[in-house]
Amino acid sequence: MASIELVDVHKHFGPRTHPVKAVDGLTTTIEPGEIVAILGPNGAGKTTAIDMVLGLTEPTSGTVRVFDTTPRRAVQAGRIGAVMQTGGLLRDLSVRETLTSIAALQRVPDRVDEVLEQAKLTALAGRRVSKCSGGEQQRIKMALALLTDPDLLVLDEPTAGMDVGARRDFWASMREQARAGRTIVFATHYLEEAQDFAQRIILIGKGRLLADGPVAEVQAMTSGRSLAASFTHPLTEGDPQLAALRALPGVTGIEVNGSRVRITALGSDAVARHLLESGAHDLVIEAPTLESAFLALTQEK
Ligand SMILES: Nc1ncnc2c1ncn2[C@@H]1O[C@H](COP(=O)(O)OP(=O)(O)OP(=O)(O)O)[C@@H](O)[C@H]1O
Repeated sequence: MASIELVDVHKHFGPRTHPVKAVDGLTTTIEPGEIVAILGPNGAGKTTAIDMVLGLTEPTSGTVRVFDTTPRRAVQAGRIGAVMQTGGLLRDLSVRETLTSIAALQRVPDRVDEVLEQAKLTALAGRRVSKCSGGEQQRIKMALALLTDPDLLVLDEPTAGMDVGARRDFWASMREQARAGRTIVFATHYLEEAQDFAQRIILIGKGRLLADGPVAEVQAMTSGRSLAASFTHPLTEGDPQLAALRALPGVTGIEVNGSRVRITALGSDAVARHLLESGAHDLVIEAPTLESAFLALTQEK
C-alpha cells in the first residue's frame, strides 16, 4: 500500500475565471520508508500540496489518498505526523509539559519519554520553551509530530533556523526514523538538503511536476552542460553571433554579460566547437550541479 498517492491533483485559488493554479496537475506515488524531498522555488505549490496531504485543504479536482484512505482519516488515525512552518509553541511551558499537554489531547499511549529521546530532548526536558534555541524548538515540533507514532512524517522546511551542525544532527535522527519504517516527506528550498538527505526528489514549479526520481536521476535530467566563453566585442541583441548561437541544436539557454556569454546546452561538443571557430576565447565547460539542474528546470520555458 502506498503512503501517499496523488492523481491529477489541482488546487486553484481565487475567481474561476482567472484562478491562481497553486497546484496544477500533480500525479505521484510515495512508498513506505522513502525519504522524499519536495523541492521548488517560492510559490511553486509545495505548501499547498502538503496541506492537501494533511487534509487541511481539499483539492479542486483530482484525488489524494494517504495509506489508501482520505488524508483526514489518516490524520485521525494518528498515522501522519507533521512539522509545519507556522504554528507556535507555548513559550512558558517546559519542553516536557509541551509534550504531555499535547499527548493528553491526543489521547494516545504515553510516549513522551520515548519521543524526548528520539528528538534528543531528554537533557532539555525541564527547560522552558522560551529558553530553547530556534533549532531546539524545531526539535520540539518534531517530538510533537512523533507522539502518535505516525507512519508518515510530513515536514515543511523542517530545518529553518538551524545551523549546519544542528541540521546534520536533525537529518541523522530523521534517517533513524526512516529506518524504523516511517515515510518522510519534506519541503525545502535547500538544494543541498535535498541532495544530501533525500533518496528521491520531486521537483515542482508553478504547481507542476518538473522532475521526479532519485537525486542522481534528477541531476542527470539536465544531462546538458553549461559553457561560458568571451567574444572580442560585447554582444548586443541582434548581433549575428548571438543569432547563430541561438540557432545551434541543443541550446537551451543563453545569458549575455557584455562580451561574455553563458550557454546551457544538451550537448557541449558542437557548441564548444562553434564558439572556438567563431573566435570566442576563455572557454569553460561545466558539468551540471543539482543547482543548475534546478535552475534549468524551474526557469520559465
Ligand atoms: N489561500 C490562498 N489564496 C490564494 N492564493 C494562494 C493561497 N495559498 C497559496 N496561494 C498561491 O499559490 C501559489 C503556491 O503557494 P505555496 O505556498 O503552495 O508555494 P510554496 O512552494 O510552498 O512556496 P514557499 O516556498 O514560498 O513556501 C502561490 O502563488 C501562492 O500565492
